[in-house]
Formats: sequence, structure tokens, C-alpha cells
Amino acid sequence: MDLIADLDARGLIHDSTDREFLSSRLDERSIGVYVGFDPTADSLHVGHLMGQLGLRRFQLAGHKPFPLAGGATGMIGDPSGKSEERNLLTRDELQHNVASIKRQLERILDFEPGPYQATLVDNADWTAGTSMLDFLRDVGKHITVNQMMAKESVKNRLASEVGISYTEFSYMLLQANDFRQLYADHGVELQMGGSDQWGNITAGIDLIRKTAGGVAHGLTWPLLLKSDGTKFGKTADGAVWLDPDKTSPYQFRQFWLQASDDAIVDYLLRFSTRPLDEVRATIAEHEEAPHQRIAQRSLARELTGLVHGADAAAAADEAADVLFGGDPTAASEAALLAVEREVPSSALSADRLDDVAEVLVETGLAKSKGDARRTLEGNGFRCNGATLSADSDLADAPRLHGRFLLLQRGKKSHHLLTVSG
Ligand SMILES: N[C@@H](Cc1ccc(O)cc1)C(=O)O
Repeated sequence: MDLIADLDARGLIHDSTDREFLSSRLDERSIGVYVGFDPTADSLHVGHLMGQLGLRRFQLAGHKPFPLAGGATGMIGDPSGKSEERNLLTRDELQHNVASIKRQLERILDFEPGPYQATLVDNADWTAGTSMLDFLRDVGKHITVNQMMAKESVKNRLASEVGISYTEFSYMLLQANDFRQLYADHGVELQMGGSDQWGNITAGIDLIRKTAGGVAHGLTWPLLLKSDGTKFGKTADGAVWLDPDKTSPYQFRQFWLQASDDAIVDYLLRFSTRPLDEVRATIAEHEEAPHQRIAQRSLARELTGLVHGADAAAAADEAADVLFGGDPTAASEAALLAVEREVPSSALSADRLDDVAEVLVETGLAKSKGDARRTLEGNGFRCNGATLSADSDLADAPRLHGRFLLLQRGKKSHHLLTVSG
């Protein structure tokens, strides 16, 4: 199956320029393809994964990906899909954000020298130094305001009370110029994006045709919505970030693991970069026993591995196992460190372990010593998986990896104690 048919079968095509022509181009030779990412925050989030994975699909199929960091466009803000004018970021914020997202764009794709090597570009490199007059003569002159006003994103804002500033209105020209620049400098022929990018992408295609007489292509994927119509990738705690300091690899894994059965088949098709027949086999297996969450597990493992590395993904799997009833004594040190990030934890010196009820109160697992004793009698506490009794001495409990005791009340409340001395 060719790449375009593969994308189509996964539900990844919303709009595209002539599909057959594009297919034949991709078939003939290796092309350059780009997706742009604006530095609106100091991390990308799961929504951006679609673009990164899109580039990865093209790279795996033998094409050259160009992830673009919007050092210039981030100074303006894309009005596409936004009902209100954005606040401008300060230069300091931008600098910080661009540096952070560049580090993230350097993952997931292969940057090793080779025929399909990925190249990270930043549109500030060709935009920041261009004068207003040159820009208006070289770019603005080729695109009519009539065309710009006909684009969905602009039309929506023109029809609304808030309107659109001249600054945001110009955004499309910057993105069009990026495409032209990448076409000229690197032979990039295809730009991809979410469906809200169609207007910006086609503006670039027009600009390339008018100024270079060249033929370029565009492709968008449908933006993901949750079944309740809300934005994909937002949880009650906010966005699911790719930065492990903002969303831990464990939380990232849990996000996919908790996907509903209605949504997971769609997610697996759209996010997995495994071959389609393998993905379909996983789906078939999943549908036989949805309660086993085979599809969720498979996608969680793949994506956590891609974004955070195989070791962090394995540790997150193990940590989940421990927190959902698995044997903590078998857990690796990395898994317990992952657990430590997710549950309350504290440090205690070994000479303070002998009064078990007191330790339980100090860790917050028991409300009072009376509560601790009563719950101990009802076998309600465990240490490293073994039930505690009122006369247990925690000093005797074997410490995991020389220092950890995983205390637990009932099924859900945990506390990780790091014992010193
Ligand atoms: N406009 C894109 C980002 C982008 C920036 C520059 C480009 O050349 C391409 C894409 C977005 O908001 O998601």
C-alpha cells in the first residue's frame, strides 16, 4: 500500500492537493516534507504529536522531514482556529520557548546523517532580518487581500465582534513565505498540518506557483476531538505535555491507558507508526476482550517509548503495575523512582521505624494512632505488599533497593518512604 493510501486508511487525511499526483510524486522519489510548530508554550503537547508522527511516517517511508520551529511566527500568533486575538509573548518568553521546543523536535525523528536525515529549521533565520518593505514587495504583492479574506480562519474572525488585528491577519503571509523558502532552499514540496492549517498551506502553494513557477503540495489531517466535543489532549489537570518535567512519563502513559474504548481504535490508527496490518491485528485482539485494554496498553507503550525513551516507558509500565496491585518487591529501582513522583513520599531515619502506628500517622496514611491501630487490626495496611499487623516492626522490613518502603492503605492510598541509616 502506498503512503497516501496508508494515511487515508488511518483516517489521517482531511484535505489534500491532488491525491493521485501527490502519490505518484512520493512513489517516484524521496521528497522533502515539513510541519511547523509555534513556540506558544515552553513545551509541545500531545496534540503536536500528530505533526511529529506525521513527519516520522514520511521518514519511515523514505522521505526527508523538516520540522520547523516558529521562532518568527511565534512572535505573531496564528489566528487559525482561534476565536480571539492572542496576547503577544515577550521576547524572553519566546526565546525560552523556542529553545525548549527545539529540543523536543529533535526527538522522534532520525537526525543521523543519511539520505532521509531530518533537518530542524527555524523561520526566524529567514524572517527576522527581512525588512518590512522587502517583505511587502516580495511576498505581500503576490497575494491579494481578497484571497486572504476568503480563508476560513480569517472569515470567522471578520464575522465576529472581536475582529482580527492587522498583525494576525498577516500571519498567513509569513507561513506562505516559509513554504516558499523551504521549497527554494531544500526542495521541500509538501507541507502538512491540522485541518485548521489548510488556508495557510494553500497560500504557500499559491506563492510558490506565482513566484517560482513551482508545484507544491499540501495535506491536512482532521483535528481530534473527544467524543464529548472537547479538545483532545486536555485532562482535568490541563494539557498533556511532552516535557517530562511538566507531565511525567507515568502520567503520559496513563493518559493513553485511560482512553475510552470508543476512542482508542481511532487513536491507535492515527498515532501508532507501526505498520497498518500490525495495528489492525492489535485492534482485533482488543475487540475480543476490551476489558484487558490491549489497544490502550499497546499505544501507551509505543508512544511513551517514542517520546520519553524505552527505559522510561518500561519504568512507567512497572510503576503502574505496582500502584495497581502488583508485587513491589519485584519492581526495579527506576520503577520505584517513577512511583515516588506520583504518590506522597517522605524520608525517615531507620531509628524512627519501630512504632508502626506512629509512622502511619506521620506519613498521613492514618489520621491518628487510634485510626492506625484499628485499621491495622482490620488488615488495612501493607508494607511492600505484605499485610502489616499492630506489632509489625518496620525496622525489620526488607528495604527495596536498600532504601524504599512502599506503604499502602487499602487499594488506593500509597506512601513511599525513603529510609536512611
Ligand atoms: N501555523 C502553525 C505553525 C506553523 C508555523 C510556521 C509554518 O511555516 C508552518 C506552521 C500552527 O499554528 O500550528
